[in-house]
Formats: sequence, C-alpha cells, structure tokens
Amino acid sequence: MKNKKFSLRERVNSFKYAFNGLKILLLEEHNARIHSLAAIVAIALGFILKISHREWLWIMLAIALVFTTEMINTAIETICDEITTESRPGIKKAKDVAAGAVLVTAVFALLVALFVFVL
Ligand SMILES: Nc1ncnc2c1ncn2[C@@H]1O[C@H](COP(=O)(O)OP(=O)(O)OP(=O)(O)O)[C@@H](O)[C@H]1O
Repeated sequence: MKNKKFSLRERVNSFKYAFNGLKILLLEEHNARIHSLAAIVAIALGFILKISHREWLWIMLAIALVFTTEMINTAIETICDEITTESRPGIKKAKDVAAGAVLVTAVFALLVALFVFVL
C-alpha cells in the first residue's frame, strides 16, 4: 500500500467515503441527531449573542469533539456487531468504553456551553 502511486481519483474517492461516513452517522444514529440539534442551537445562540472569536473556537472544538467521538463509537459498535452478536465480555467492554468517550465529550460540550452562554 505504501509504495502505491499517487492518484488524484483515489484521493477524491477517499473524501467521498469520508462524507459517506458522516451521512451514515446523521441518517442512522439517533444520538447524532440529538448532537446535531444541540450544535445547531449552539451556533444559532452564538450568532444571536454575538460571542467572541475565542468563544467560537471553544464552541467549534466542543462540536468537533462530540462528532468525532460519536463517529469512532459508531465504528467500534459496528465492528463489534460484525464480529459477533453473542454476548461477550470483551465486546461489552469495547462498546461501553467507546460510549464512555462520547459521554466525556458531551459533558465537556455542556460545560463549554455553560461557560460561553450562561456564566
Ligand atoms: N455482543 C455483546 N456482548 C456483550 N455485551 C454487549 C454486546 N452487545 C452489546 N452489549 C452491551 O449491551 C448494552 C447495549 O448495547 P448496544 O449495542 O445496544 O448499545 P447502545 O449504546 O444501547 O446502542 P446505540 O448506540 O445504538 O444506542 C451495552 O452495555 C453494550 O456493551
């Protein structure tokens, strides 16, 4: 793979696959819809309250982190379900740790919103 020649078409396809991943997340994952709604509300509030550039950076970081962990969580869940649907302690551990990562970033995003919009 490493010695393959550079191909613009393959690079464009990589972007297509990545956007497809985002589309799958938004269409199929209920949590992602809730996070999208929260992101839209935060962006709207940012414009309404005319927050500073620095505050926008925190809001964008929070949104990006939540979506990134949500996507990695979905990828891990999907791989786990492809491996087996039988009850396995290792699968439970992987899924719960991945879900925990989403929780950590969601709490971080809530704290950012609290600091930017309330305090
Ligand atoms: N194959 C498995 N073996 C053991 N535990 C599992 C397995 N699949 C899921 N679990 C556990 O069952 C619980 C629910 O799993 P599930 O995959 O439905 O996650 P979820 O977060 O409820 O799903 P979603 O993200 O789609 O809302 C979690 O604690 C998960 O770790």
